[in-house]
Amino acid sequence: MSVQHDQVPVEKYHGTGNDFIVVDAVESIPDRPAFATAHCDRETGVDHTDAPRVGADGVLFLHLEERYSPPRVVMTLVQPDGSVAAMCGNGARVAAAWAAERTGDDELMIDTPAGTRHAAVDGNFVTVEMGEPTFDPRYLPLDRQDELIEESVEGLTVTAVNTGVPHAVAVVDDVDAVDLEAVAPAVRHADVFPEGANVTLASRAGVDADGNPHFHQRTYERGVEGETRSCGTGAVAVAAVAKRLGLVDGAESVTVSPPGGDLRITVPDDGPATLAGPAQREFADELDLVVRSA
Ligand SMILES: N[C@@H](CCC[C@H](N)C(=O)O)C(=O)O
Repeated sequence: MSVQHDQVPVEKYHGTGNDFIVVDAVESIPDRPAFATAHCDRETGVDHTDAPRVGADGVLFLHLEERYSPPRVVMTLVQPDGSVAAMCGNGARVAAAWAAERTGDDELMIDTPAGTRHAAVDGNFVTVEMGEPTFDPRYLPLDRQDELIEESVEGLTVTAVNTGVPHAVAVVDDVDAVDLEAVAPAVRHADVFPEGANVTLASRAGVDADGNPHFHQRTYERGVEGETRSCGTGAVAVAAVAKRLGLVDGAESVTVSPPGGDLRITVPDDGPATLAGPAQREFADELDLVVRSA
């Protein structure tokens, strides 16, 4: 096997600690999975003095189409295991921030495999429409015809919801009292989830400064195969499940706090959920192309 080492320009961004290498899709990277696996590695991956962590949670390949108004960005997230995710809430916020820097526009449309999402940028604060969360077993998908609401899966009581990607959400007393790396893999690979699931923990944390419901969140991500510092689809899943279980009134905004920061979520009765929070650029650099050939 030979490994080719040409350089490709990249940037690194994060949304509340969910960090991504960003590559303009005009760059030709023949082996995207190999590129993502190599540079996302938390020990040997991308390393820079202006970033707090080595590696990344994924590579966002972004194709900007400026001829539209608002401009469109085609977003493809390749994860550290080489898989492509249908949606990424924090990735969509990063994509909007990246495109806003290039175009000067504060409204963007983000095209994802899960659908087109409207984004609004205000400084480094980005709000993205996230589609309507669904509990429908056909769209999660589940390997059965009934919804999965507060049932034990591999010993964890979860509710299954799709917020662009599938999440198994467990509402617990204290997210930090759960050994997530120990309990999540069995749930993530459970037979009831034929395409796997992200595993998200939520615990009530009273109310935020504005008096809105506040939850703590931790998510073990499919594709990363580990816990991330933030997960946007997971934060929306927390709010959607809280609403479904009657823990919050659906009309209100909910603050969800993963380890990496605070996210503001709305899940209206009609219309798309929204996800809002900061998205920040860390640095620009060049990385080896990484093309493996047998
Ligand atoms: N971190 C993302 C979710 C990325 C997709 C997920 N790992 C999957 O494969 O389903 C987010 O912010 O939503």
